[in-house]
Amino acid sequence: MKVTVVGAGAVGASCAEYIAIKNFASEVVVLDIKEGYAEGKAMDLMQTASLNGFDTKITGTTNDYSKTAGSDIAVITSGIPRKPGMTREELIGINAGIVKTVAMSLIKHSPKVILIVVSNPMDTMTYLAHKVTGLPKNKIIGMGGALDSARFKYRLAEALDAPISDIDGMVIGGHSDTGMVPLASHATRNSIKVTEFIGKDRLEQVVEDTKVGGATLTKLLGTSAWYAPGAAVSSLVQAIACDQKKMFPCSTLLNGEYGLKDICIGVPVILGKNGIEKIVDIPLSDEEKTKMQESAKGVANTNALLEV
Ligand SMILES: NC(=O)c1ccc[n+]([C@@H]2O[C@H](COP(=O)([O-])OP(=O)(O)OC[C@H]3O[C@@H](n4cnc5c(N)ncnc54)[C@H](O)[C@@H]3O)[C@@H](O)[C@H]2O)c1
Ligand SMILES: O=C(O)C[C@H](O)C(=O)O
Repeated sequence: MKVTVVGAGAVGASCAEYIAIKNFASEVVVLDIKEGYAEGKAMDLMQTASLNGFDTKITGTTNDYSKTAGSDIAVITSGIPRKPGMTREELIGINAGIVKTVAMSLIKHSPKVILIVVSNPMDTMTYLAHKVTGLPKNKIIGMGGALDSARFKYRLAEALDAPISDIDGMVIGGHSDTGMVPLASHATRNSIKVTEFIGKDRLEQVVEDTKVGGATLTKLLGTSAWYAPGAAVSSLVQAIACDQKKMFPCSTLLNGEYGLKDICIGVPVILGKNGIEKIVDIPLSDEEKTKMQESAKGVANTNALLEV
């Protein structure tokens, strides 16, 4: 199993690190445009192998896509992150050009690759990857919902004063400060609805904190987060590499599902060796349906800014 990670910055390096530590891939190639940067990150990570007990071979390259040839999975993290006060959507001007070039270069050398898009604004970058590569829809996956759901569970555990392993919950919709749809009515602690343990106002606070999870960290860090994003990507890569058939909310091209068409947005999917093997239709309340429609309008407005 060969995995390429484009972008050796904060998120790309974290992806490579978690993929290696989980020890399921034979090879990870990290590529960056900045001279020597990916080579340096790869060498530093390889020097953790004997300490962390993994056999994955990590190599770095400065923009040489021939080194990525034959990749089974490629993760696109190249592009600029936001600064405090910015929205993800404001990154489109620079990141669209980068994602377009990167996606085309990747498929030139790995025509059978499964792409995982991370660069922001992620739902629109996922849509762009479809437009420029023409890959089948099961092979282009946007990562956002897995991260947002992890943040939702963190906030729920905090509110319930419970261990995170007791908590289950999912966030669908667009990966944006206003577009996320945390499914509060479905969230549980050991199969009991969380609404049995916390009141409406506290749950509403959890939902709001979840939606601005990325912005909160960006304010604290001065740039956007990387540990949880890298861990979320590694879980998606593992589900595909190990054919786990696990369900994650991912951004995927919809064709009528959830009443939406010609848009990439977060919905629950089954991930296995073929990438997205199924879009799972879950029952939504009327309120959740309305929020999903509003979220989709936001993503469509950002998509309209693309020049493709
Ligand atoms: N979808 C998500 O959940 C999620 C989570 C976190 C970050 N992000 C996004 O991921 C992106 C990367 O964030 P980061 O914190 O790693 O940024 P970063 O600045 O640390 O790293 C980005 C890297 O991309 C490289 N790069 C730029 N253009 C390139 C090109 N054409 N080819 C190859 N490499 C190129 C840069 O040299 C840099 O090393 C941002 O757009 C950020 O908003 C998304
Ligand atoms: O918040 C950001 O800009 C980065 C990423 O999308 C995140 O949610 O951490």
